[in-house]
Amino acid sequence: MSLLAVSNLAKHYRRGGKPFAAVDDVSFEIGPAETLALAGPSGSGKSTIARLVSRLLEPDSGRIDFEGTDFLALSGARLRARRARLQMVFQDPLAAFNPRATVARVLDDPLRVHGIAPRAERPRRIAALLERVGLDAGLTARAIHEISGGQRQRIAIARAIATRPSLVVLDEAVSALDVSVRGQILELLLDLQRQERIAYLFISHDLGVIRAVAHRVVILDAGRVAESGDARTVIASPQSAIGKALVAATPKLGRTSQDAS
Ligand SMILES: Nc1ncnc2c1ncn2[C@@H]1O[C@H](COP(=O)(O)OP(=O)(O)OP(=O)(O)O)[C@@H](O)[C@H]1O
Repeated sequence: MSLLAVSNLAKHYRRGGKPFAAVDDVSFEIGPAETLALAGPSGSGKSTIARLVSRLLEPDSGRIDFEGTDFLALSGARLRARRARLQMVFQDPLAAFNPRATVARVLDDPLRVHGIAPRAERPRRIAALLERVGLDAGLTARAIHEISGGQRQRIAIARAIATRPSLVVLDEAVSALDVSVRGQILELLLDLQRQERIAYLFISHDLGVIRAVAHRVVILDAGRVAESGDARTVIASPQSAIGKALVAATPKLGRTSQDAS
């Protein structure tokens, strides 16, 4: 059974007074511990899908089944409980967190809000989370704005895994990082997936990164699925016009070196 099943999802916005479909009849599934990438040009609907799946936005139509429940039908306490199992990491953690908050505060919040651990136990949990993402426990008193971009993204990942999610939505989560830091964060994500069987909905405009981390890929064009399949197969031999254009626009795909580093 799939972990996440998205069926016939649609979301319309208005542009110049006229409605247009930002997401149009999109369907896909993600299995446990699987990485599904969403690729596509700017404006193709990737972030809108991420926000719909995370229930930060409500779709106009369609269905989302998550862990065997009708996710769109949940509200109140049942939605909060299920949300703990589906977390998000954004491109810019400075925008996602209060930059003046301490690392300890950012990691304490999900443990408290979701009742994961009593107050006395939380400092130990926070130290364990920091260790899990390769950071020193000495960082806890530092403010988010004081640490490096790579450290911030590790904190965002630590925060996401604090509630033991089965699915993490990563929206351009490594795009703003420089190449060596990006490689380390991708390694961390792969390691977490192996150890904790986390599935990822991995949104990226970078086919090199997608080829390095994703099992399957869905290529979007103007809100619709242009093609989908095994990530390496699709990237090696795209069938759709937009898939061919994206591959042609990524010259480093021609190289055989490690794409992620
Ligand atoms: N709140 C909104 N109101 C109106 N239009 C919107 C809104 N949010 C997104 N859009 C439009 O919906 C379309 C899809 O946007 P979305 O951000 O999902 O694309 P994307 O593939 O994530 O793009 P990018 O790679 O540039 O982030 C775009 O045309 C965008 O301008």
